[in-house]
Amino acid sequence: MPSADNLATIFYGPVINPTSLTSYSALPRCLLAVDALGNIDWIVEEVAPYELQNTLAAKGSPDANVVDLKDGEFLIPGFIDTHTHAPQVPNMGTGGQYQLLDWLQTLTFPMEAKFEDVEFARRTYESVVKRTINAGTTTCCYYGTLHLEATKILADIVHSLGQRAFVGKCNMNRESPSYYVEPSVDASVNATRDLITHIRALSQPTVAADQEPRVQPIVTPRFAISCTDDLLTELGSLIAEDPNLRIQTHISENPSEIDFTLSLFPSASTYAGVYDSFGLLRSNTILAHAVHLSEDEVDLIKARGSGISHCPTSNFNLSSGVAPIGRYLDKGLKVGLGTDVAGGFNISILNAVQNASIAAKVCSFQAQDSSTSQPASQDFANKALPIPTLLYLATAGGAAVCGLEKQVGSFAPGKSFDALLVSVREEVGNGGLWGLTGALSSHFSEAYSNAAYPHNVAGSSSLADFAGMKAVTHQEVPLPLPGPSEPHLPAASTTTASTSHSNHLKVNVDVGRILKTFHLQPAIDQLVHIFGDRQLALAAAMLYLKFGLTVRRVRIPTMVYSDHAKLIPGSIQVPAASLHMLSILCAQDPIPGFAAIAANHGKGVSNNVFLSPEGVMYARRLILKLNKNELRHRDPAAVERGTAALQRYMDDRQLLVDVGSAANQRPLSTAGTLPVPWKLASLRRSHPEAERHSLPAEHSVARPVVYGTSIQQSQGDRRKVNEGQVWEDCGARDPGTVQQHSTSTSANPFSGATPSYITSQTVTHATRSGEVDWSSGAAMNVSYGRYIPEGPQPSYTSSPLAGALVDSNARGSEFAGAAASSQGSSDTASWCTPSATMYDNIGHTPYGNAASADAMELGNTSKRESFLSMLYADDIPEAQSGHSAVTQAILGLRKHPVPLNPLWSLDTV
Ligand SMILES: Nc1nc2[nH]cnc2c(=O)[nH]1
Repeated sequence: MPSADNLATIFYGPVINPTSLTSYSALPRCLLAVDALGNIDWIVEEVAPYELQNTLAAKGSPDANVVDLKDGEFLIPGFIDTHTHAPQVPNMGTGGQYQLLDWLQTLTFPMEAKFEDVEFARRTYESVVKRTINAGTTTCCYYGTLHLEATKILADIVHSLGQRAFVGKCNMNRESPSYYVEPSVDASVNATRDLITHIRALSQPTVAADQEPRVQPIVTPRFAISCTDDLLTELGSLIAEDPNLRIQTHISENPSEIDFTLSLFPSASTYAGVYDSFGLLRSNTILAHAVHLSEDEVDLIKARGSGISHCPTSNFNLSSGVAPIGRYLDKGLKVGLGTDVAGGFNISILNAVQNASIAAKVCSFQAQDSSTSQPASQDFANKALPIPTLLYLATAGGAAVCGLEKQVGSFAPGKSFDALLVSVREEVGNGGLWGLTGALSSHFSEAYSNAAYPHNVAGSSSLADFAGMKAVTHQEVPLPLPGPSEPHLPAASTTTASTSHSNHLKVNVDVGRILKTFHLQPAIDQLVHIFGDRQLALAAAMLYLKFGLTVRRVRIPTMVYSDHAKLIPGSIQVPAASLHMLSILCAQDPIPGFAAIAANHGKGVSNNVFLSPEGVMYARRLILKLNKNELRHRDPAAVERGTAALQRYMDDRQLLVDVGSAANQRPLSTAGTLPVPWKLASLRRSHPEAERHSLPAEHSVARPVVYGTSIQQSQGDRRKVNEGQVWEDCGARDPGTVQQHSTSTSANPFSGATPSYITSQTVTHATRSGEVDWSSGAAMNVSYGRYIPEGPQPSYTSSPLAGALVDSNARGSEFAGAAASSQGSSDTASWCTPSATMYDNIGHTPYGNAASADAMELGNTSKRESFLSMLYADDIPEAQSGHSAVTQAILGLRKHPVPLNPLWSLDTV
């Protein structure tokens, strides 16, 4: 059971888990707990949303950090690359015109020789390991060069970046050019021993008794051709001392290579026999390629328990042949996949998956051509490999080949959580991009409603869907998927916690980085794509530009807590005890919605609070955040800075913030510890005479109102935009509150207010907490508006560009408003968040920001285009005169455009 210092992270959502060569589980609502060491603590395969709380409680994990996977995301075990050459990555994509032996002499040895230069080695290996991690490879078997120092550097880098790996120095003392050959057997063996000592001395995190360190040495006789008998004899003795030491080498890759090998070892009858005669074939030997094995060799390898690394991309590229993997599987050999860069031209195991599929099909064609009849006992030989088998080879099969089957390759309690979080969400651009993962994701499109799943997943049921190569060909963009960004500034880092024993790859989106990386227009486009909402994207950009705050995009919480929540399938009624818990929480709750519940509960106003499933998750997250992450780990200075910035911003603009509760249809103007009542007081002071008012006349407002728009997500995925909402200052009748206008005369352009039962707080919290939008989901349920004081309004300027540059401070008080009201009520508490202030300086109409915000949201093309053209214009003389900090910042960015770089980075947690 996790203790306070041994906190679990719990994932809730779809999980794909390979279970055998022919099957895997697709678990749409899996709850999977990972302990602080990165090991899987427990798994509950199916948990309905309404059972979530109870299950967590039963598991005794109230403090767990629950990661709620978004629709379109799922977990699979990390990929295992059982064979690749780190120093050959710079050659990747070249050499397809050669066969193996010429290729080695012409391209490969010259490149590897360069790694004598340790600085070159460091630079190159850093990039190589990051690229490999970015490709989703959580465990990798690396060949280095013959150089000891360079290979130590490779091991150090792997270690520091947190990848699980075997790292080997090539043993090669003959049949190589004079500039790239080891001088003696002793030199080769001593360097190997030195490397083993070095890697085993790396300070690795404590692991459970039955687990192995994350980075391990591996003895690497390059291939029989490049090792004399003496050298192989010594290596045989070395491994005999240490049964746990892995061995990797090449076998039977190319016909000329096989002939040459047999000529060099005349006493051996087969290639496998050569290795066996030196004691090099054992259960932890990894044999790469194995394209042309005889039946006797297969039997020998089976008897020794060695594993095969199937490298189909390389086998095609160097014209080596097609390995009959189905035959080996039928024989019971252990098989995993290898990229074999740079024989292979792709660093990703997904590419190996594809080519393994094609290779199996080629075998099946060949068998048909030779009309060989199929014995019934053959499950795999001469047949296409099905998806479950391909998944198995990429994960659990690779683990078995590495001797790590107890530790990685699938999800099970006690195993390390080496995992990939895969997204096929619409914003990634192409759900079929991942081929295998696209196929896997199709399982969940059945489990979910169509609405819950992005359209691009539909039909992704086979490897043929491997479209959209564009995004993955850039090797730094392995998971081109937006996800939550961490609360750090300003740029996402690609470093990996070296103390973590596990490799859970995660993708970050960092608004700041996007803005810095791209020219403005593509940056905004990217943000819109990511956030799924133009306004939110722009708000995020503004937040970053003004305050350096990063907004995190996480799942929309649909934080329903009104009676109407019961309309949401799966919502639960929160009992008094839970309310009590929430009220404790709300003592520190920066999210007024919960404060509202708690305070009203305290007043005995309502016991009937319903929470949607997401609301429950959200409450849990909030508890955790407050109890653990926030208070303990957060940089207090950052919080203070952010809070101060927000305060200043709010002071300047007399912002209203959310202080009401739709649940109870009552205003909550004295919300306990919330730092907001003075805002309401300030509104009241400004307009003490306020009562119910008529709607504003053009160019003149008889009485103060808040005018704006709300966007709601109602049940399911329907989205509703309520334009022209008017909230009035309730004045003396209900001091300190703003009230939604009840008029719903559709003919009136300023009415049509539609009630909602959902509220969300978006940038309010992001700004107030200093860094991150923990409140989640501003894409929906956002309301915004502007306070329009009574009296004549600034005259309308026909040039939106000029209007955009008017300093908002010069225009009197300005309020951003947000409203949420309970359904059907004409007398409903409403409240405001500063979302709309993100749009200050961007529009100039009688109704200020609200109008331009409306224009953007509601499709008023000309205004929206004007706004955007302001953002994108190359030359904005007015802006250069310094009216608008935002515009200045934008211009600053424009003056220093940086080249297009990868958007996403992966962190390991
Ligand atoms: N594919 C491949 N086969 C080899 N055999 C010996 N060395 C190599 C190598 O670097 N790549």
